[in-house]
Amino acid sequence: MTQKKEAFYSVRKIALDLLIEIMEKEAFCDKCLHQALDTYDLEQRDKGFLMRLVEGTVERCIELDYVIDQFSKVKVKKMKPVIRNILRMACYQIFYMDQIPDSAACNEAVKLTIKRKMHNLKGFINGVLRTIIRQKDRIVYPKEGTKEYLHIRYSMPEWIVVLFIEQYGINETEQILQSFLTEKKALAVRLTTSRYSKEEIIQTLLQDHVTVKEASFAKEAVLLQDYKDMTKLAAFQKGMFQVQDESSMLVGMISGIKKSDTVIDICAAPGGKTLHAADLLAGSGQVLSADLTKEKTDLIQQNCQRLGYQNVSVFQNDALVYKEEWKEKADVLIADLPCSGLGVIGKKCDIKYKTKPEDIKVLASLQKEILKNAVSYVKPGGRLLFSTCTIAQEENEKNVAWIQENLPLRLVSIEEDLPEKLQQKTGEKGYLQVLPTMAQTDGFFISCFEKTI
Ligand SMILES: C[S@@+](CC[C@H](N)C(=O)[O-])C[C@H]1O[C@@H](n2cnc3c(N)ncnc32)[C@H](O)[C@@H]1O
Repeated sequence: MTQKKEAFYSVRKIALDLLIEIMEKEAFCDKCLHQALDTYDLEQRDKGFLMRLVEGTVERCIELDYVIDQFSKVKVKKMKPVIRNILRMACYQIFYMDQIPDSAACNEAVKLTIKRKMHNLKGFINGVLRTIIRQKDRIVYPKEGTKEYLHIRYSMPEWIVVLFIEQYGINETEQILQSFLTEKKALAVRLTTSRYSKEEIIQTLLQDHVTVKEASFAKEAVLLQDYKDMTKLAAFQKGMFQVQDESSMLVGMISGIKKSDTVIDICAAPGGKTLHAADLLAGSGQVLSADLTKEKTDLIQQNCQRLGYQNVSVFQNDALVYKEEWKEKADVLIADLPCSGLGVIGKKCDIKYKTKPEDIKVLASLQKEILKNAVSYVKPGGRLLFSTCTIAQEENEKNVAWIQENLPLRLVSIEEDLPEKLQQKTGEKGYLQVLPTMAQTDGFFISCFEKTI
């Protein structure tokens, strides 16, 4: 018993360090967690606890701060970073981790305060947390159905709530925010069906005791659950699958890629769509896959090697700079462009704090600049697929309108290639905004154009 507590205690210490990096110094949550899992030799159970505690505290931070401010004389903003993060973490355990007794969450927070040599504040931490525990059923929230309520209850920065309400209305916005907070128990992966049959891959996964479930709409996808380290699975090591959200598989699904085509993927790392295109080409044709930095292109290379694709060439290349060798070379050009990422908040819990309102405009213009250049690489009659993982109209629908006015491209219907679940939307117009509420995927935008000259 003592040993178990000690393990949890040190995990909380690691969690506190990570929270300070993420919430105070703008470090990326997934990167920090990966580094910590590589650095510390934690048991599987402690790994799970660490990830849940850090991701959960980050994800619910606005609500946790709101609650702390109701019961503390010193407001969260005025507290020392260590103290506010100890309180946030403890409150997350009190409100969202049923298996941790409230008293343990409080005691461990006090111990952490002492460990951080802030003995003089242990009474403060203890007092605030004991009051919260006593009053936790009497917290006053803003009025339901208001933007303030959505902001606090779903821990979403107010500017994003306002943007979503403008675009989708208050009810749909609440559903979107809710879906971001729904725990994703299963991982979507795309199966390498050009090299293995679906049955063979599933058998290999089952032999490793992985639970394999039907995906929502992509026939080349399944959902995985109940595995410890994905990279140790035989199916992973044999290159039988690649982690990819189903929404992002739509690019390959509607691409119209045919055997022997040349596909250019101008913003390709870590390679999700490049690998899908290589799979669709089944050893024929070629994929020219590029990204800005060596660190990024190395990721594409590693994935290609593991999946065993020979028909992918990887380039370190700036998509803003014209490359004469690629003039009118692509039958299909994939422009899966840098964006605000507001569709993947459910997976990347810190993106909502890192993205700023002014980024939307900057990214929408960057997308236009990349598209102006990329269009020259498409053969006359070839296809350009423009996609993003955001749900902000300025980056999506408004850029589609801009493309139609300014580039030699015409929208083509994607209706027939879309899975049935997504067909009732705008597919016949040539684009689709996938919301995370539609099929339990990330939010994603996809549009398809044909080059006219
Ligand atoms: C949305 S991600 C691409 C995801 C990728 N298509 C996939 O499916 O795995 C956008 C990528 O654009 C890259 N990028 C940003 N600016 C770029 C530029 N000027 N030239 C090339 N790549 C760029 C980023 O490094 C990032 O990897």
